[in-house]
Amino acid sequence: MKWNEIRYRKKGLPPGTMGWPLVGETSDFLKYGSEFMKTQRSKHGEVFKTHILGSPTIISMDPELNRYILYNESKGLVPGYPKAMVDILGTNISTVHGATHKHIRGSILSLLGPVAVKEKLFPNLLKCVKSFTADWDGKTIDIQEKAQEWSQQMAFFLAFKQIFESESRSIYDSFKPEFEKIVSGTLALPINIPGTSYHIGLQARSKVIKLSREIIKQRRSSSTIHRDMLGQMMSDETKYPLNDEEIISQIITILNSGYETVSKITMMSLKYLHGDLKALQELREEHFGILGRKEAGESITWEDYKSMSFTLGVILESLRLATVVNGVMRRTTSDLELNGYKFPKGWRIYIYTREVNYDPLLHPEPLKFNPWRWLDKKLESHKYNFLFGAGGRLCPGKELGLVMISLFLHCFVTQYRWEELEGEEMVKFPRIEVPNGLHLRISKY
Ligand code: HEM
Repeated sequence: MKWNEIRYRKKGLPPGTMGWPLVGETSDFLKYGSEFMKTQRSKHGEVFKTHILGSPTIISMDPELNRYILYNESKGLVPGYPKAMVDILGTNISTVHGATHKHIRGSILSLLGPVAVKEKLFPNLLKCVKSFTADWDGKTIDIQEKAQEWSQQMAFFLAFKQIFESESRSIYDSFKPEFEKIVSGTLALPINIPGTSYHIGLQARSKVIKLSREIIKQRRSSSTIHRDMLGQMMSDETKYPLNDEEIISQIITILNSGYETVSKITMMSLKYLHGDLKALQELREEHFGILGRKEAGESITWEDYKSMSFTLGVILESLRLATVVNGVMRRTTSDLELNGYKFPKGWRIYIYTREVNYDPLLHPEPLKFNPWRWLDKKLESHKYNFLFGAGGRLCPGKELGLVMISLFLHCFVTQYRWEELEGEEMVKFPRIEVPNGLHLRISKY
């Protein structure tokens, strides 16, 4: 440990400890999560150094500094996700910057950004959610598993129905088991020994690559022009030529990004609503109010979705209170000086936003589930609201994610009442998880 401290000793660095050689403080970070962060903050302040997930890292809980970093990528503060994440996801939107990033982001936005959701995806998303939630009356479901399955199907639908068109169903079946392995692997220590999450994640990546390569090969041998994302990426006329590995990594990124966040917010919304009858009542009123204005059999529209202000409050509050996203990561491309500290070249910065979620000045009674707080629009646009990131990397899937969860809640609360079965313990860090599942007994409303 001493050797590790000496190795990283440099004048002007933030305070903090570096832990053991190679592994640093990763096990404490993963095991004690937010408690580890709080302890380190109480010892060293809001900006401190550590060694986690394979890299020397500076953790910042200072909202103003975090904002500065998020808005100043061009000043040598590029995304810097851990080695395991980069190895498993490969070269993707989060590993490129500058003009290349702009280009890939433009492509993703055109596929699943707000305009695409409004103009192309909305009716199909509604159809998918309706059929997914159709026959749950009288059943006991594990909502964690169901929400994952549903968001996988949606992610698949978005990534592959457009990307792979007619090949969709069989590809979905082959990809399905790989989703979870990829997500778990990205958060592990990059130690490639059989049995570790990292190793399993790398294997899942190889499988996805193999499957995707076959499809790319099929497309190359046919003269059909596919007007979808894969077609766009494979076209000779593309402004940004990608090799096959990069194309496949783009696909993996889309699947990975939507899957974890959307499924966990959905699960946590139902959990919080179960414990707050007043909020549930108000949510139901909002949705039955919309249905009441419809003719029999008439579907809800984009405008109806946009009018669901309380639903949006429920989603944002669940995202905040459960802290589905703990923070985002950056890497320095040169030696920098920020807040009076040295940030050495090549170090990672963990912009830890979890604590802002519980800041009583921003969110009075921060541990209370209070969706009404979001009815004041100033909170959503607050300069320290980083729920969807900020700056040039603000989540391009924000609207899509919000639509997916809103439509799920619409179908669920207007059809069913539910009872949560007791006793399942929840792990909250580094990702929310109920190891034995969160079981709900469902009946018709
Ligand atoms: C609704 C729940 C969601 C939350 C809370 C969320 C959160 C975030 C956050 C915090 C970032 C910033 C990362 C950074 O600064 O490095 C981000 C970026 C991103 N998100 Fe989301 N996201 C959600 C849904 C989605 C969905 C549904 C998709 C697409 C299927 C998506 C795709 C992406 C992509 C591709 C980026 C990288 C953007 C870039 O680097 O320019 N997200 N998201």
